[in-house]
Amino acid sequence: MELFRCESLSFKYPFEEKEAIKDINLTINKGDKIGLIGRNGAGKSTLFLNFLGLLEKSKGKIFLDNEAIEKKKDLVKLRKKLGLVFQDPDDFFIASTVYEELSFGLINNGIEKDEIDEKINKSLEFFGIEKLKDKCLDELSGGQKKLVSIAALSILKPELLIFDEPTSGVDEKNILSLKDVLEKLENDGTTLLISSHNLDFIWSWADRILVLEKGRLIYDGDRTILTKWDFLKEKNLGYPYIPKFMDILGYGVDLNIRTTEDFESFFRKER
Ligand SMILES: Nc1ncnc2c1ncn2[C@@H]1O[C@H](COP(=O)(O)OP(=O)(O)OP(=O)(O)O)[C@@H](O)[C@H]1O
Repeated sequence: MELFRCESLSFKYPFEEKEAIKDINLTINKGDKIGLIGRNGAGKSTLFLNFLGLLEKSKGKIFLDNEAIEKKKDLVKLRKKLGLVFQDPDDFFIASTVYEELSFGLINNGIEKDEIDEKINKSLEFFGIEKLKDKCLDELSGGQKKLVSIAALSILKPELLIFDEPTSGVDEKNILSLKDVLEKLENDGTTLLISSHNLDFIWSWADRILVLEKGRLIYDGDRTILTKWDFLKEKNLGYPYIPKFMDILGYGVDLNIRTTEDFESFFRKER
């Protein structure tokens, strides 16, 4: 079922000659797990900011639940259903403590104090960060800040949660815990759209792939694009290593082998 759609969406930064995103047509359906890839400067963050109306589009239309977003009140509705996890959580935070940050959106939505406490406790538990409840945001590590920003958005139960580069600067162990968090959100019914330069992460997690190049959407389809070696090379996108190595080793590619663990059990069986 359709959740969000944009038609011919374009945006140009003031004083720039070229559009940073150009003629984007995209439909996001409930339950999608979309990975967005593209080189530095391809327009990924600009696209997300346009989706939320945080940058004002130069051209095109945005629809939520098949209704055009035109007036200010539509935008309020849109931002209730869409959440954006910024690449740098410090760009997102408005409060000084974890508790305040999580309560901010709830207070704005007119939720009562008792219910706010209950929701915050549940959310902190959901993400396994109960101990951070009364901490100052300044005291947190980068990974903890990321979790708090995800918690602060997901507590408002957005239907579509967009992550701008959640894997940047995140070590392997934290990528695994990010995957756990994503799985929880998915099980909670959240539709997810994630941009990343980490093709191994995208290969292992996404079901649908978008490729953005110089502001244009040049691919919208399944994960097979991540095994088109000539395309990936020409576009300088790198490779996901599991399918690449399987192909080099002569096993061909298998879309079901997503992780090192999958590959290991496949390899043991083959031997
Ligand atoms: N505030 C701004 N003013 C002018 N141009 C900008 C601004 N922000 C971004 N751009 C330009 O818009 C284009 C798209 O940038 P954007 O940050 O959306 O790309 P991105 O795909 O998210 O890149 P990255 O992977 O490096 O985060 C780039 O050419 C960039 O230089």
